[in-house]
Amino acid sequence: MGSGRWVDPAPLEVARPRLPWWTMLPRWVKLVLVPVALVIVAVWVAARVVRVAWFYPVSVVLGLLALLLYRWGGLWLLGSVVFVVGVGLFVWWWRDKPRFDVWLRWPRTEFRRVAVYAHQWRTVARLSNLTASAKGREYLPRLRRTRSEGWRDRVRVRMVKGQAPEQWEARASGLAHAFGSRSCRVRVIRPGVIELDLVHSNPLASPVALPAMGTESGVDLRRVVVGRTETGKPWRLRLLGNHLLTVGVTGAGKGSLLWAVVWALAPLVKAGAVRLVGIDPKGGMELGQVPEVFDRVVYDNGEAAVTLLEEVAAEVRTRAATYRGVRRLWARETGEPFTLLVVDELADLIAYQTDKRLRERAQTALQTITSQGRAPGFGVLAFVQDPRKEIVPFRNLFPTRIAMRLDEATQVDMVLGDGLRARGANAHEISESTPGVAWVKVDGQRDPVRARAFHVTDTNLVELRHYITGGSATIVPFPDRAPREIDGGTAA
Ligand SMILES: Nc1ncnc2c1ncn2[C@@H]1O[C@H](COP(=O)(O)OP(=O)(O)OP(=O)(O)O)[C@@H](O)[C@H]1O
Repeated sequence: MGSGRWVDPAPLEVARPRLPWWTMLPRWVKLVLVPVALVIVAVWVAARVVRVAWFYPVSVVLGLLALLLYRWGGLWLLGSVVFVVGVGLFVWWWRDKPRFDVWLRWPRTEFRRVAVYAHQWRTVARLSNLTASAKGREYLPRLRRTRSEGWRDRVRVRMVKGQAPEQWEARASGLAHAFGSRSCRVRVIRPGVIELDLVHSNPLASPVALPAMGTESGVDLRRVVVGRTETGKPWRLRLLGNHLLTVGVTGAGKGSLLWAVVWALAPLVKAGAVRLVGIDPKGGMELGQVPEVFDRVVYDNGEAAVTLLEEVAAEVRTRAATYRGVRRLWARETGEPFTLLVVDELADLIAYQTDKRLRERAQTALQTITSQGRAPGFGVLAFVQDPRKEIVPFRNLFPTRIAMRLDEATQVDMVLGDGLRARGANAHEISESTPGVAWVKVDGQRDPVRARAFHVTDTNLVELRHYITGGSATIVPFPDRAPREIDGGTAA
């Protein structure tokens, strides 16, 4: 400075202020555009209000009512009404909890939406890598409708364009933890929209009681009720035009499913419209409890069992030949009975059989029945403990596959089909304390269903026996009951 020489100042390192483009417009254009802008803002605000009212109707209505009461009668009136309503709700909950719970789902839905999902959605989506970006813009999956049903929250999501449900399935476990639930399942609703089932508790924790014996006209072979699904609906199985394979470790509750089916069919069995044929390679431990319900039953896996299978296979071929060109599916009007072949331990018959020739004969007969039997009114209800391909090589011939409690995670896809474990069908996680719980996969339906078979007790089996024999059966204690009673106490 002292030298009097001029020194250039350092260039200012500030960004040049950038004004929005519309500020450059001429004044008259701005004046013309003001009403248009106001309309756009009003529409946007109205859309936000409608959105809030749509997602939080109960809160909006209650809030407006509270405001009205406050304006009209002041704080005292509002406080008194809140007190009276609170007492009324308590009495309702106390006197009629089930119905109260049903009504409670609306406020619960809104509370959980705001407190859990809307609140964390953006963060969880980002941390789970479920967002996308293009040209510097971030695309978020959109949170749509939510429903809280007590045991689970259903959260509907519009995926980001280009996303696949499989990406969500791969992150299901992380999403469950992030939203504080026990598990998360992904269901496809329609293209681009999925629903997350965030499960908090097990609605199938208590046994489902067997209903009273039905009537002949009440049984539909396309929708036989054998238990309850986790949504509280009846668990219906299609027997006509179908074959069912049930897999589960010992004690998984396969017996209860078997007897629940027989119980449901009993009125038709008695009327002669349904015929049951049974093979119980375990020496009659299971089917021997009510042998009268079977038209023919064999208690081993040897020559007699294989011959019975071959007889049924021959009947299938004969009946199929008479149907050719005449009818496509069995109906009761044909006068011939619908035949259900019940095999309690399929592996004993077609895999563990020591005699190779018998094994091959059994496999051939069973393949004939499963591949040709559906149209002429033959169904197979088979149970097995081990689902490996070497044990049941033709699992694909069973359109309905049921996984009860399994030993290993890898068995889930073996039983239900590829990718079903990723979709949440964790049959290997079914608790030992909930026998009868199963995951059911029906060919042609994408999502598996979780259900629990009716609990069939020894008393029910005695009743079944009486019903079939018209009360003439002599009820003698089953000779081999002791070990089973140590196992669990009841027959099923
Ligand atoms: N649906 C059910 N609800 C409640 N308890 C059940 C149900 N099914 C079975 N149980 C109980 O679980 C125990 C084992 O059931 P079950 O004998 O049917 O199993 P399983 O799979 O047939 O076994 P195994 O292969 O050894 O015959 C029994 O004590 C039975 O009372």
